[in-house]
Amino acid sequence: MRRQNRKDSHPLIMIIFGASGDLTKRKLMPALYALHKEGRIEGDYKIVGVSRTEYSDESYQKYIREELNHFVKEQEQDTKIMDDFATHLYYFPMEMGENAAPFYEKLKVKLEEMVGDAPLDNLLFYLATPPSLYSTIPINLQKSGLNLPNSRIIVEKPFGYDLESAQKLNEIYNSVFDEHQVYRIDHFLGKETAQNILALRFANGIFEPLWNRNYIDYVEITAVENLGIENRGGFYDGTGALRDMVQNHLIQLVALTAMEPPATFNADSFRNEVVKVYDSLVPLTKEDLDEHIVRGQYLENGEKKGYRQEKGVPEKSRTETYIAMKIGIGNWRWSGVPFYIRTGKQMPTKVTEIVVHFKPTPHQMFQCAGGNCPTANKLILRIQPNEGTVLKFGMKVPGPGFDIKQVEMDFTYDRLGGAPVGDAYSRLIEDCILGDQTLFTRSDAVEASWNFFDPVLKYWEENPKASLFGYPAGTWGPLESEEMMKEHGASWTNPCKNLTNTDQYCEL
Ligand SMILES: NC(=O)C1=CN([C@@H]2O[C@H](COP(=O)(O)OP(=O)(O)OC[C@H]3O[C@@H](n4cnc5c(N)ncnc54)[C@H](OP(=O)(O)O)[C@@H]3O)[C@@H](O)[C@H]2O)C=CC1
Ligand SMILES: O=C1O[C@H](COP(=O)(O)O)[C@@H](O)[C@H](O)[C@H]1O
Repeated sequence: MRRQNRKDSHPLIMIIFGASGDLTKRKLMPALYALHKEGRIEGDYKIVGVSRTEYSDESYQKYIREELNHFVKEQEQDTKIMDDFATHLYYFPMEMGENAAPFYEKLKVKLEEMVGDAPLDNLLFYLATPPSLYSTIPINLQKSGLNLPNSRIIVEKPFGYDLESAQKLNEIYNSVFDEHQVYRIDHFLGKETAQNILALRFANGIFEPLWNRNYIDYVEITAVENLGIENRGGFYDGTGALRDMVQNHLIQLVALTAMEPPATFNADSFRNEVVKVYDSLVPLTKEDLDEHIVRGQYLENGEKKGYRQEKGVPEKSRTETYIAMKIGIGNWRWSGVPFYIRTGKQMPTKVTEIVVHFKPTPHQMFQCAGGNCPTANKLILRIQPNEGTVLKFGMKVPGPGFDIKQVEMDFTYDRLGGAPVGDAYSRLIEDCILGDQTLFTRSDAVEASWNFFDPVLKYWEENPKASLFGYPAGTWGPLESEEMMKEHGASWTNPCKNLTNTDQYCEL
C-alpha cells in the first residue's frame, strides 16, 4: 500500500549536496534508480547533483550511468530504464563551505530556470557531504531563500560529534527549518529486518508477555564487518567505532528491542517511545567506564593490514575500530537485564543480529544429548545477511531414555520465494518524499543518545592511555570483551564458527 502523507502540486526536485562522493554513487543513486524503476517517484521529477568537481549535466549523467552498472545488483539492471533514469539527472558545480553564499544564489537561479513558469516549491535537499558542512549548508540555504516552507532536508550521519555539537546543529536546523522538515537519516532503521523487530514484537501475542526482566536474562546486539576501513582513513580516524556505529545504529537497535509498544504507528508515537528508551539508559559510572567497555584496534594479520597501516591513519593512532559495552535500561521492563552491544571492523564475517537469551528453567531434570545442554531458549533476529529469525529450544531425542537436544524453528527471508529484501535507502528516501518521518531520528532522540555516550568520549579524551586492546584482523576482537560478560555468566554468540574463509557469510 502506498502511503501518502503529503500532496505535492509540483514535481519533486531533489538536490544532492556531495554528488560526486562515495555515498551518492554507492547508495543514493542505486536507491533512486530502484524507486524510478518501480514507478515510486511521481511525475517529471529532477535530481540535481551539487559538488565542486566540474561536470556538465551530460557528463554527470554519463558518470552516474556508468556507476549504476557497478552498484545496482545485476538482476535489477535494465539498460533502457537506467538510461531513462539518467535523463532526470542535472548537475551544478559549486563550493558549499564558508563564504559560498553567492553560489547558493546561482543554484537558486538554476532551479528557477528548471521549473520555468511554475513556482519553486517541492524541494528535497540531501546532505551527503563531509559533516563539517552540515552547519554551513542550512545557513546558506536560508540566506538564499531556499528554505521554502514545503522543502525538506535529509542529513546524513553523524549528526554531531558529541552532545554539544549535536545541540548546536539542532539549534541551526530548528532556526532554518521546522522540525517536520528535518530528516536525520540512520540507514539501519530503513532495513526491512530492523523494522521486522517491531512486527515480531507487536504483531504476535506470544512474544510480548515474555519480553521483560522476568523472562529475559540478557540481550546481545552485534553489528560487525569483515572489511577494514577501506579508503576512509582520514574520516574514520577522527571518528572511531563509537561515533560511527554505536551512537546511532546500535542504539537504534537497542531502542527497537526495548521500547514500549507505541499507541499507534505514527511518527510521533513511535519516536516518543524511542526517546523514552534513551532517557532510561542507566548513566555510566566510573566502574562501567573502566570495566564494562572494551575497545580494540585491528592488527596486521597475514595478508590483512593493521589499522595503523591503513592510508590516512597516523602510525600511533589510538582510534577504536572495535567496541563492546554493557548497558542497562533503568525501567520496569528491563531493570537488571544487561544489554551487551558490540561492533567491529575486520571481524571474521559481516553480521548484524540481536540475540535474546531467555532465562533457563528453574530446575534441570533431563540428560543432555552429546553433552550439549540446551539450558535456555534463545531468539536470534538476524538483521543481515541471511536475514531471518530463529528460535532455539530443547526437544527430546527420539528413542529410549530422556535426552534433550537443542533444535531450531526458523524463518528466513530467502524462503519467501525470491521476494527481495528492500534497500534501506530506497525505503527512507521514499518515506521522506511522502513526508513520513517515522523512521528518521528526531532532535531530542539524537541529543538523548549523545547525552548517554558523551561520558565515554570525555573519559577517553581525558585518559588517552585508557585501555585499547589490539586484535588480529579477521578475529572476533579482544578476549577482554568475553571477560566483561563472565560476571553475568554470559558469552558472545559468535556465529559462523566453522567459516573457512572470511568472504563466506554464515548460516543463520
Ligand atoms: N560512504 C558511505 O558509505 C556512508 C557515508 N555516510 C555519510 O555521508 C557523508 C558523505 O560521505 P561520503 O560520500 O563517503 O564522502 P565523500 O568524501 O566520498 O564525498 C563528499 C562529497 O562532498 C563534496 N564536497 C566536499 N567538500 C566540499 C565543499 N567544500 N564544497 C562542495 N562540495 C564539497 C565532495 O565533492 P567534491 O570534492 O567534488 O567537491 C563529495 O561529493 C558523510 O557525512 C558520511 O559520514 C553515512 C553512511 C555511509
Ligand atoms: O554507517 C555506517 O554503516 C556501515 C555499515 O552499514 P551496513 O548497512 O553495510 O551494515 C559501516 O561500514 C560504516 O563504517 C558506517 O559509517
